[in-house]
Amino acid sequence: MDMKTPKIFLAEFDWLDQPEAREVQNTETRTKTFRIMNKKQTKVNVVVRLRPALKTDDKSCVFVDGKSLEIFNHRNVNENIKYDFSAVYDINTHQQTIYQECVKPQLLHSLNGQNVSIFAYGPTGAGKTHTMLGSATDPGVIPRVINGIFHLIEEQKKTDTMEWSESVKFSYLEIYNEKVMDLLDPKDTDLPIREDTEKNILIPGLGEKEIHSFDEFKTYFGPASNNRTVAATKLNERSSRSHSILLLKIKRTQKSAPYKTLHGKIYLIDLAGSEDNRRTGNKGIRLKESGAINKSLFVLGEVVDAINCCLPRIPYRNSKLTRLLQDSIGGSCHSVMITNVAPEERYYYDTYCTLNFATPRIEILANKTPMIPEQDPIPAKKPRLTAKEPDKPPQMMDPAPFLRRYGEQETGRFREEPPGSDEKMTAGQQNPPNEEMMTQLKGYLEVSKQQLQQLAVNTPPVTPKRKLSDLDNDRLKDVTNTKDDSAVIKDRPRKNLKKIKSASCISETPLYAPQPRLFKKGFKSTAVSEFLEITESIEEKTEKKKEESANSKNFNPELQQKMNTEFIEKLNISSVKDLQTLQTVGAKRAKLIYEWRENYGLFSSYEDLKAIPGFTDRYIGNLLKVR
Ligand SMILES: Nc1ncnc2c1ncn2[C@@H]1O[C@H](COP(=O)(O)OP(=O)(O)OP(=O)(O)O)[C@@H](O)[C@H]1O
Repeated sequence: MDMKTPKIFLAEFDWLDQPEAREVQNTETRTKTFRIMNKKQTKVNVVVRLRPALKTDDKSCVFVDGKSLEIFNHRNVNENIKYDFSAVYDINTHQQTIYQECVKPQLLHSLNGQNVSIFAYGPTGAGKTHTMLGSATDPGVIPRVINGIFHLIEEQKKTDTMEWSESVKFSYLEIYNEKVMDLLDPKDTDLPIREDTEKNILIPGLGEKEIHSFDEFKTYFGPASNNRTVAATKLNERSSRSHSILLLKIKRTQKSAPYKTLHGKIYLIDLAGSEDNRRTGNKGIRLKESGAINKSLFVLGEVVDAINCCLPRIPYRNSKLTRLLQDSIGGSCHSVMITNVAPEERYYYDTYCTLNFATPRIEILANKTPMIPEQDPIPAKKPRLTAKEPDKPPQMMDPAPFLRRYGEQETGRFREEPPGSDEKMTAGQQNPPNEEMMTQLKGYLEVSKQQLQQLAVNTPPVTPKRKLSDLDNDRLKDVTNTKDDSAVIKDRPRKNLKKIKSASCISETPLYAPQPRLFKKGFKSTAVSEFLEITESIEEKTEKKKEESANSKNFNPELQQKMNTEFIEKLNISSVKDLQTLQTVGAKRAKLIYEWRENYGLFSSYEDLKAIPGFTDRYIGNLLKVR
């Protein structure tokens, strides 16, 4: 029997006597919080926390740079994948910082009758429990929130003109194998989830305890934690196999007329670890558990994605976890997802999948210091395609988006089918093309690619490609070239944001799916144009490359780069009329360039032009030649 009991530390707490625990919310924070509250629709705030390596000699494959995080691209060793988040917390981040910056600003909402959810997501062993629960000497979110709520209530009393009476109750439950189990009052029953007429989610029969202090909380929480379902996997000795959910209900009633009552809820969730069963060695019951875990996490990803993309339909009902959270995530609720990742090279694959899950804001950059692992971090997997693939050359460019989009399924981002497959499919979930078609295409593309590679030896260096799937941002971004040619992102408010946002709401993909580029109505995706492109004859491509190769003998990279930059700047500032003065650019193309720029931000390099439908390599080559 490999079931284990988590170590309960709350009885040993002494940090409450420290000044940081007594700190109360200052006026500045309160003003900020109230400002946030005024927003009608709130998105899920996704942040990342990188835990320190567990052994000092473990090599890291993750670099933190401000609000971004970089890992190498396993498809091309010369590239890094850069992920943008609203905040990234590196290995030195203290628990207090996570609480102060991510959690504490949300607490006031619950006192004002709004619902809040804070959840830790990540693969097994990446630090979710550390973040949510922590240790006796380094307490995490849960103890800090309980303590913080009582401080906040006291603080409110000092400033409120109206007198209030408060009650704080908590429940503790877990979702294990899609069953809702009470941890405070354990019974062997799967509790039902219901919705009342005011759309509040209820769990009839769920135990709850009223608490008046942190000490009182400890007396109930300690024994309840012992009931949590944990088991050992190969990856983490003490791995949580269930989603553990702590629910705090805060009720405030005015003591005099008009006797207003406010009900606020805070969900604090330590999600079960997302797992790759090929690496965990899970079998039998563990495999079944893992299936349930991954499925509910998949749905959570869909829900977060639907909220952040303002989709009209949010698939809350597709899992117990999201159904339970229905009144506390999305709408006017305030949610923070703390994505935990591990830095070690051996966790590269988990880190890669987790980051892809957590954000659609991805960039591909040329790396200055390659972060190449000693061994292939991607676990061996059974090829889905029947065709015999030729060995990939070590520095092969990324496959065409058309293939990449469906090929992702092999690397695990589509490992689990979403429940409720009868649901309307979103952009990233279309059925893959049939295998025969894929086989032919892939073989064809490989042959073309190899031929092109041989001819492309002398071609000029390619400016790193930028992915433009970050349109769900409140602010869009400018991409400008720096001296070293790496892309730098600057925030820039956009005047036509509303229009763009609605476009992104329609076409953005769920978090768990590969992200196709977004296009305004009427645009064809680049995937389609690149698909059409590869159907050009090999001879045609060969001729073109020969031509380029010959040109490159007289090639001056610096001059070329300068000219390209100037040309791109011209494209970025010109009106439709001015664009038409460029050779080969007619009214239609000028409009396409202008509209694309307005919708997706400035061009950072001529590579970006490829995203415009109809702008093939050949056309862009001509455009640059005749400029
Ligand atoms: N920020 C951190 N600083 C120091 N140690 C950490 C940090 N994050 C995690 N750890 C340590 O890493 C190990 C794994 O962390 P933890 O148990 O929290 O992972 P987990 O994601 O909850 O895993 P599981 O999904 O299996 O429950 C623990 O020994 C924990 O103490």
